[in-house]
Amino acid sequence: MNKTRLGSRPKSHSPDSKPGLAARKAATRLLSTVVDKKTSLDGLLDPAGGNPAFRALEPVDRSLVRAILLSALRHRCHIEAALSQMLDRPLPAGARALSHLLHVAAAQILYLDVPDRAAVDLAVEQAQSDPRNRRFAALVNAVLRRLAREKEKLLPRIVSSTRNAPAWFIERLSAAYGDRVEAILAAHATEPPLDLTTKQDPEIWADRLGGIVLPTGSVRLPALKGPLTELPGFAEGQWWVQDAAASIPARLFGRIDGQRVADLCAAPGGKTAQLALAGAKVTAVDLSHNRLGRLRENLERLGLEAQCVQTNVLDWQPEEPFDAVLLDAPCSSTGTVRRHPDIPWTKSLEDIEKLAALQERLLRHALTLVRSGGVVVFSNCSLDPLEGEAVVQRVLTSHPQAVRLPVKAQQWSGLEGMVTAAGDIRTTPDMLPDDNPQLSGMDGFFACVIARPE
Ligand SMILES: C[S@@+](CC[C@H](N)C(=O)[O-])C[C@H]1O[C@@H](n2cnc3c(N)ncnc32)[C@H](O)[C@@H]1O
Repeated sequence: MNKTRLGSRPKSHSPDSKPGLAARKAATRLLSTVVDKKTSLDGLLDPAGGNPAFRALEPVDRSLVRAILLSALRHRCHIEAALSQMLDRPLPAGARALSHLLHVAAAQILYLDVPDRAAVDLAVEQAQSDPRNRRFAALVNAVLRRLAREKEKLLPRIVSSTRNAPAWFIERLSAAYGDRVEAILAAHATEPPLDLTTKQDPEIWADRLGGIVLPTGSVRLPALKGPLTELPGFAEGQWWVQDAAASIPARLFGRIDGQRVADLCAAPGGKTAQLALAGAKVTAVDLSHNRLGRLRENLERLGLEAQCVQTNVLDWQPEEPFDAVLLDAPCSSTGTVRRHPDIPWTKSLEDIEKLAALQERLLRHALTLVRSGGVVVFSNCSLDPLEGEAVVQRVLTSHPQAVRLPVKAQQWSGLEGMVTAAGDIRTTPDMLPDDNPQLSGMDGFFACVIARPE
């Protein structure tokens, strides 16, 4: 079983609490907030504006809480199935606090490098300290001890017989990808590698950092255990983190040196950096002040330049049309579930439909910002065709001045399979397989090139 290793904790702890108990309590509360209140995990774990109980923890406990939550959400249906096999009868209806406590403990027992005994003892103590769960403390003890004893045999059986995602999400994937759903779900259960876009010499950086070079030109490393900022080349601004799939849309313009390019919905700026590095004169537009601040910091570290505009793209009326426009639209982010396993639990089909409507408005507006003969690249990191293919289809059939420029598969050696019959880009998390699962996969992305004829 592949378990996530965790750092050791310092001896000091608050006098009224057993070491590690506050972390388990915070993890349980946050799991409940994600699952029951549909709140994004990233926001809760934000070091500045995140959940106060989480921010109050020591760094080592914050890492533990993050690891517990990522595992608890990434493997949620498998954990649920494993727990239900340990119970003689289902938990009482409405026993949400108990269910979350068991999930947090099971995530440690099944997926993390935490001693089983510590996970069980702390869960029992946690149950005893919560009036809602006190009467279940013996049950918690029995269920988790049995889980720890039987996990080696139980887990492979559960993994092969249980689909690991909520029903609505599996339905959407099945409708779009048919037989490939199992491979996509398997990719979602794997911690993703770290992809970097380098300013130059990807082979040299792959050598220095112990990675491989992908067909996109990205450098891929196994998931990091330490801080990213300590890797060679970070401080010198020689590379930035960008999933291989996310690096594709900006490359679809071909040569753009000297051209005026608007990067709409630009922050935190991965694609702005690519465009600026390719020699374009970039105007980066984003609604969010904070995210635009991160974009500026990123560009500064990389020694790259762009003009930044904080506004709603839908209201933006620049004086001159651009030679090219990139619209990397806000989306459900269902292509990034490997990194954000909360998404299937916090998003819904309704969200997808609303976002698709917004994307269509943004794309229609983007087409007004490009000169005749110019090009718009529309992209997003959703796996759902409602947010990609269907948006483009509606715009192309109703817009007299928009024509799809099909991408040529032969220009994408090693990734030909991502070019659709219509000539768009559609990547899925099961693509870019490698013998080493730690070096496999890519985000789900959609991209389409649209020209405005002369
Ligand atoms: C998927 S992220 C963009 C990622 C970015 N292109 C990159 O490569 O780093 C979407 C961005 O759209 C911005 N956004 C959402 N709605 C917007 C709007 N109406 N106008 C401008 N920006 C918007 C969000 O603030 C967010 O930064």
